[in-house]
Amino acid sequence: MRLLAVDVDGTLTEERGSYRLSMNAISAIRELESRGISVILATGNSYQIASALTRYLGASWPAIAENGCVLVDRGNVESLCSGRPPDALVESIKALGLSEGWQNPCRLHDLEFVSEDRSSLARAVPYVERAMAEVGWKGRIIVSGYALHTQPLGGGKGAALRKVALRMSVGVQELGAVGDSSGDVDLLLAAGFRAAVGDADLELRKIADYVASANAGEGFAEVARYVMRRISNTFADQVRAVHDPIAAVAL
Ligand SMILES: O=C(O)COP(=O)(O)O
Ligand SMILES: [Mg+2]
Repeated sequence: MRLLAVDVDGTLTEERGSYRLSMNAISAIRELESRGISVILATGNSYQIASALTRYLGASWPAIAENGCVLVDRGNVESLCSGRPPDALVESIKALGLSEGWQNPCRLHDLEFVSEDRSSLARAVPYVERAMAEVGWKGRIIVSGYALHTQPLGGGKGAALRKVALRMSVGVQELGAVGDSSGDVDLLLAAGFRAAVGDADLELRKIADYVASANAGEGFAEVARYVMRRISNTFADQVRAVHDPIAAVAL
């Protein structure tokens, strides 16, 4: 594996709903990078947050932000979507009882909406779909464990990851993805190795090759250990094949 795309909230944090990064998740990123596996963030957060986290975590560039509507590579900000949800839709969503996320003023395309009761976010989807139809705007709705997002067509973490992997000449079999919510389904489907943290949404766990037993950031650290074990086993097999081809054939 050469590239691992990692969600942030609920995947690197101490628990779902928390914004504190798990210390073991941070160490795992450093360990993966030291073994030559580039770790890139793929998040619904703004490109400013994704960029700062990439820098201070020692992860690799580019970061995938705004659920795939923006790529940020050091100082270079690239839009993969165009436009923003119209104000009329924003007002309709607020009338449903959701509030605008604090990041919206600095977001380019994908807007976030939050609620005190996070379980109400998924229930709001059909009403937001109806509001989109009423204002005549076509876009996508993404629900993480933290917020409901509306974004123009052309985004998505999975599509962004495919673009990044193509530019880095990374094949699907060299590409992994780790997430926690239904907003990460397309991210995992774009990768050859698909992993979910233990408390991930069911629809993500169902498509994962590996589901951690631990939750959130501890789950990510467990996935990282699994990936590094797999790498070292493969390497040991290759070394054996060179030094002892007969034994290697028996493996
Ligand atoms: O922005 C969100 O809603 C959650 O962020 P995430 O995509 O890193 O989980
Ligand atoms: Mg998440």
